[in-house]
Amino acid sequence: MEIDDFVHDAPAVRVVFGNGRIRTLAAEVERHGSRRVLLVGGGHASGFVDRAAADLGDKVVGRFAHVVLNVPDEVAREATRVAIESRAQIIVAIGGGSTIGTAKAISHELGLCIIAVPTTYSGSELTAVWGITRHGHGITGLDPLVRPVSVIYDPELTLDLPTGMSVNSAMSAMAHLVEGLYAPQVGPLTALTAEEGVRALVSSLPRVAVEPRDLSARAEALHGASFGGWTLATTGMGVHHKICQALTGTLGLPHAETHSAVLPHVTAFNAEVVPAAMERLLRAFAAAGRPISDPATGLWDLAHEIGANTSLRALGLPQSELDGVAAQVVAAQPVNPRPIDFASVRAIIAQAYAGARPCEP
Ligand SMILES: NC(=O)c1ccc[n+]([C@@H]2O[C@H](COP(=O)([O-])OP(=O)(O)OC[C@H]3O[C@@H](n4cnc5c(N)ncnc54)[C@H](O)[C@@H]3O)[C@@H](O)[C@H]2O)c1
Ligand SMILES: O=C(O)CCC(=O)CC(=O)O
Repeated sequence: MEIDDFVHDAPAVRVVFGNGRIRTLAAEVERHGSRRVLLVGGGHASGFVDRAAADLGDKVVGRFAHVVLNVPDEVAREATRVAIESRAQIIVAIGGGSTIGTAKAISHELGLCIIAVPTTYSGSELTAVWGITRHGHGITGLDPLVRPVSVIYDPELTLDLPTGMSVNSAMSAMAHLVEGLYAPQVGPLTALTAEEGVRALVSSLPRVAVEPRDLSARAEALHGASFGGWTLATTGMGVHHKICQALTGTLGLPHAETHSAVLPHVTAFNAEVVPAAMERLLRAFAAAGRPISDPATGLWDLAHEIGANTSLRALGLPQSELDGVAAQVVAAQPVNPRPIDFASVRAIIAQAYAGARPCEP
């Protein structure tokens, strides 16, 4: 077997996984020797944050609950002010990608470590990417300091994630796995973990869709999503992520639902130039007991079956925006295995807009 040259750049993150593991949070804080904790999380996570506060006792010096999607600049500044005034030494973030993003914004300003307890499948908890929104524009950057030092994955915390949010969020994790499989940075270890992540999601999502409180299905979905985060953190993003960022950042479309609609069509576009990645997708689907003959249609069929979004039109995208989004994506020059131009990107977005099943090659 030929082994290609590769560089594997794997950052050190401690991962604690298991039902009820949120109860080890105090020990996790202790490991990092911190005495002053800022808790970040609100909304659906308020109950989890209350319990964490009780477990951490007088170590908690502040709470920030005003979490807003895409972390507006003013929210980031408000959260940073709370961290400064409370003289926090470490942040514990409990919630989805928006909550973890808020913690990252503070960390980027003040250099505080984060312990993350994710309650969705976004994958942000394993990356060094931070992002805020200023004057309606997304600003992102890489900062190794914002990558959480510990991540606690507790499947019990996902039991009440509504079915629609669950399946769409999981399709965004699927997008990290698919784009990672053909990213220039992919090496043998990441390819293996990405394939396993796809298998776990394909195996678990139909069960989560039917019975959202099936704890075993939830654990397998969170396991797959964690590998999605790991893949995103160790590889890179191609034209799929760039299209989604343009649609969500500039036009305000919802994050997870947008990923779900776009992914099958980008996969169809890239398939012919990345046969090894497509082979891994076929193998992952088969290993999950769902053999397919074409990854793009396989992904669309999965999204359709589990009730994830398959159309940008359904999200309210005006057809008149397609040209502008395509131009924005091409101008951003994403690293993608198949060369892109305005016509090809516009065609992908138009297919995702219509939401039809991709044609089998
Ligand atoms: N920096 C990165 O590496 C990275 C990676 C992926 C996503 N993101 C960012 O994360 C954001 C999206 O994250 P998301 O998809 O997790 O959405 P989110 O954090 O905005 O959560 C979506 C909704 O689900 C609710 N929710 C979350 N967990 C729940 C639970 N267990 N039970 C009930 N309700 C729950 C939240 O209150 C919210 O209303 C985007 O801004 C995206 O850009 C960043
Ligand atoms: O680079 C970014 O914009 C942040 C990474 C991210 O949000 C991944 C995603 O789009 O799911």
